Amino acid sequence: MPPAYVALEGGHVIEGRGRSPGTARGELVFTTAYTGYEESLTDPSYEEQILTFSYPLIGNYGVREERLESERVHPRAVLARELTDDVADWLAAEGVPAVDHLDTRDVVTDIRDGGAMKCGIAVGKAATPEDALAELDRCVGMSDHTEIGAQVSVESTEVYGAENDGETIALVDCGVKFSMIESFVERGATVHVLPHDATPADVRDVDPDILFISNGPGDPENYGEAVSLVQDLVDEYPVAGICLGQQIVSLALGGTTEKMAFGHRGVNQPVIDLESGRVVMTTQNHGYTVDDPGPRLEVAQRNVNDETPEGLTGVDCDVITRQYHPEANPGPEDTLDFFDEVLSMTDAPSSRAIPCDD
Ligand SMILES: NC(=O)CC[C@H](N)C(=O)O
Repeated sequence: MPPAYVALEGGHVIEGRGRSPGTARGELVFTTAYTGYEESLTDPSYEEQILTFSYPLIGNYGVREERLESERVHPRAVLARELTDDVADWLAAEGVPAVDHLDTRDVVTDIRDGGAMKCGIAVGKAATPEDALAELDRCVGMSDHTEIGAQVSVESTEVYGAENDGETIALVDCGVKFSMIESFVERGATVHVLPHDATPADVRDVDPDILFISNGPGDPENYGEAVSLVQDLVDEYPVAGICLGQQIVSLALGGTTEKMAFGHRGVNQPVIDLESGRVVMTTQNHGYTVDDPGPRLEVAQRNVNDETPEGLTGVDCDVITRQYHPEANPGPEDTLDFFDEVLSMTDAPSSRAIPCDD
């Protein structure tokens, strides 16, 4: 196996075993998820990041197309203690460098101490530590990826569930996962997936029952078009969103977001619903959070570990959002009822689906 070098912000270089060749740079993050590597690796929210798996063995149940969440692998590179050949070969076919046989406990500790950081990687027979440092030198911060929405969004509208006769959703694609669309379609909805820079006229053409803002990579402040779309339409349609969607909706309604030290990435983040007291286990992948939700939104759910906002509800507008990933791919299925709640936004508020409390 060829050598591999991982250069961390500050200049420390770690050596590992090369499992897929190439050079890469990106924001170094970690996930604690112990299953769901196919879903994580194809989650567009990981665009421009280098993903470290803290779980030591990745790939032990193969790679199956039906578990992928988008058309390609999104992290720029992958680090793990041990990658199986199935995953290493898949990443090589996708042109994504991969490194194993390094101490991922050290990498995770570095990220926990220093926060998500810039990283450069070089893998290959002729790779050198200097190659990894050169990549690190060229790495820019996540907020400098100002066109990141365009990198992951559809170019023109796509329609899913056209045969359904339920609710119509205009979904603004900032990097949506397949299972999020599927969660609406299997509940009878028709989903029009619109580009990240859709205009109010594009949405009105769809004549939707609900406007939905998807998850996606990078800094929510770099999604100016989606922010102004929500500003323009929030009093015209019910609005819902997941993860980046929550952040965009909050920015649109006078709120603020901030970067977290190292974010939440994993499948066991506890969240409490402040009204019912119900606690659910959630799947998460985010590095930014809503700081102040703004005057038109209130916090309905919080992270039990650090109390960051996990769910927002409109005060004087019809809005519900989640910071976590209720589609649960991968992850515990405690939160699937969010999709029923969104679809019931077309009902009068008194007869809406509310989360079960068992
Ligand atoms: N999964 C997401 O939608 C991530 C949202 C945003 N890019 C963040 O890191 O916070």
